[in-house]
Amino acid sequence: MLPQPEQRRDADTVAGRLRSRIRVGVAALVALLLATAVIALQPGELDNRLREADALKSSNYARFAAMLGEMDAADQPLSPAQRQYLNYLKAWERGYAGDYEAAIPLYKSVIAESDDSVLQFRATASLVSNLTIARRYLEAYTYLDLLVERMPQTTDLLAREQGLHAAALLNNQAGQYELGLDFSTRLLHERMGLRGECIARELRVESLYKSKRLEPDGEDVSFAIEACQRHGEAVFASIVRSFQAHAFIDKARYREARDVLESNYEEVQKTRYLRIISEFDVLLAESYWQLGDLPRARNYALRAIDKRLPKEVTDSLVAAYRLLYRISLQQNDTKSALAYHEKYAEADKQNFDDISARSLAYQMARHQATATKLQIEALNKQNQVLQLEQQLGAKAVETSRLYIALLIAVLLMLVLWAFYTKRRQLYFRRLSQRDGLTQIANRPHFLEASARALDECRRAGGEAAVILFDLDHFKVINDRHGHAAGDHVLRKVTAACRTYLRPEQYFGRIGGEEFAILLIGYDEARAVALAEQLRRAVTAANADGAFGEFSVSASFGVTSTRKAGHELRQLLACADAALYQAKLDGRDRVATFDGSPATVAATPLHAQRDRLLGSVTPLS
Ligand SMILES: Nc1nc2c(ncn2[C@@H]2O[C@H](COP(=O)(O)OP(=O)(O)OP(=O)(O)O)[C@@H](O)[C@H]2O)c(=O)[nH]1
Repeated sequence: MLPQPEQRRDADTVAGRLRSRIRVGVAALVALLLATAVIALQPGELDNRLREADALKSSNYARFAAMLGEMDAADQPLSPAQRQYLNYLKAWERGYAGDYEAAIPLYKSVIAESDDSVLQFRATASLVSNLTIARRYLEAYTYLDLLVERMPQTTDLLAREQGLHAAALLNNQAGQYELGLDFSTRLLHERMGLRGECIARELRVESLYKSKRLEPDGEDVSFAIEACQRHGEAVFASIVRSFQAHAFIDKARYREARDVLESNYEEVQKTRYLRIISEFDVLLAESYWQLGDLPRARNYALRAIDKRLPKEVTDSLVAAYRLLYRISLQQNDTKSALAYHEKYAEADKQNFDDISARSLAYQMARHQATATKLQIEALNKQNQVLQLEQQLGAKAVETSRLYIALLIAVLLMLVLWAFYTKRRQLYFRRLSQRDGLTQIANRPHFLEASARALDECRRAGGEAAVILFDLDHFKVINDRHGHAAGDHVLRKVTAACRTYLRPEQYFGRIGGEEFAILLIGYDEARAVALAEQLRRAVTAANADGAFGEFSVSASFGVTSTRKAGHELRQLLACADAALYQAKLDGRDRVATFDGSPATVAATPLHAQRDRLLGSVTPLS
């Protein structure tokens, strides 16, 4: 409950007008003085003054209002934080003055624009109270939810005090007394020994009274009054006393109720808080009615109606009209009784509507909060599903990447394996085609490759020649100088001959110490010239005597396709016939095939040749 200033009515009299003029003059003078004082106000000082005004706003309203006037009148630039703080205090002042329609938007602007979470929280708490008094209950309970939600994060003690106060107050008003008691107990624990203790105890007394558990002369009441007096909170002390008086009346202890009210009547007047003043009046009226003092009862009931806030229907107003109706009835004033009854019925209906509206708003706010919570939960679930989907997507991408990496690795291995296999194949093929000792083509490869080349040559209508040569008396070299020396001679001779041959010319070892050369595109004369060169190269193979004191020579047989045709076997046979002739003629020479098939036919086979020629010629 926010305190309200007393509404004064100036009588339309000369005296009234005179008082007005004096008041205007004094106000102008004060404003001038304040403006002068404020112009000199420093920014740090302004912060201090804002805090000072804030601290005494409920204990010394007049001073607070004056300070606010000073700060507002000052034409001083304010920081955004100072502007919001001042707006908050202005809203509070408007609410205190009962101008809720001005206070509410100011509070909302502070909540929306301030960067200070504590100030936002305090503005929310005050807004909740103002909305309640303005009967905008649904909004009030909606902001209350916001307040309760932010409570755990709010550590500022003053702000928490306001928040817990608003929460306890609104729950009491919605008939949620257990919740009201809970919030007021929390406030009491947090603010024991401070101003908040008074507010907490007052709210506790209210919850207990409304749930019909208040003992009017119990500790709850006495402790609450003591705490509020200790902190100079006359308004709250008076509210506690009003509940105490209610409880006394409920227990038919009318004298005690009257005594409490009368002995504190002056103090409550000083608060200028119309709600509680009116409450005291109606409770006194009730007490005197019950004690049989009708004039006093009537007097207080009328005062209660007179002091009420304009347009506001309260329990006190309803009770005052009801009492006046009953007094009039007892005094047999039927006309007044009827008039008061009408007012009583109207006020009672309005009050009942107001209570129902509060209760309905509370339920609607609960409903809205539950719906919002469910919506948030649904959104959270949706969010979780989306996150899971994203994670699954990421996993799928990761898995695909792994598969791709694995595939690439397998492909690379296959390529490497194919490459390696191919290389091994080529290596083994080359190995199978080469003569191990001399590294030139072996007999099968020479025969196969030469046959193919000759075939192509024949198809192309080209000419070719064959040179066949055999080392002379090689057996003697082996016998006298050893097989290793023979091997060396074979390698040396081969290497020497290769220097005269081009890579595309076919050179093969077709027997132990017998070699053949196919020369595509050569006629016999060119082949003979080459054979001569080779013969000299063979002779020079051991000229330096590297393998011992012996000479090396070879006999050469040459023929060409013109004489022997393109068939390899025939060419070799003809070249062999020429070679045999060279051996017969004394070795170390080049002989050509004479072109006669009879010569070929007369040439003995190798084995016979060995027997025929082996012993004939000695080694030089
Ligand atoms: N060191 C060595 N000797 C071989 C190799 N292949 C064959 N021979 C030898 O070559 C010799 C060939 O001898 P023969 O056929 O009688 O011919 P030759 O002694 O050269 O006499 P002519 O051909 O008549 O001049 C044999 O003693 C074989 O053992 C080989 O790879 N290395």
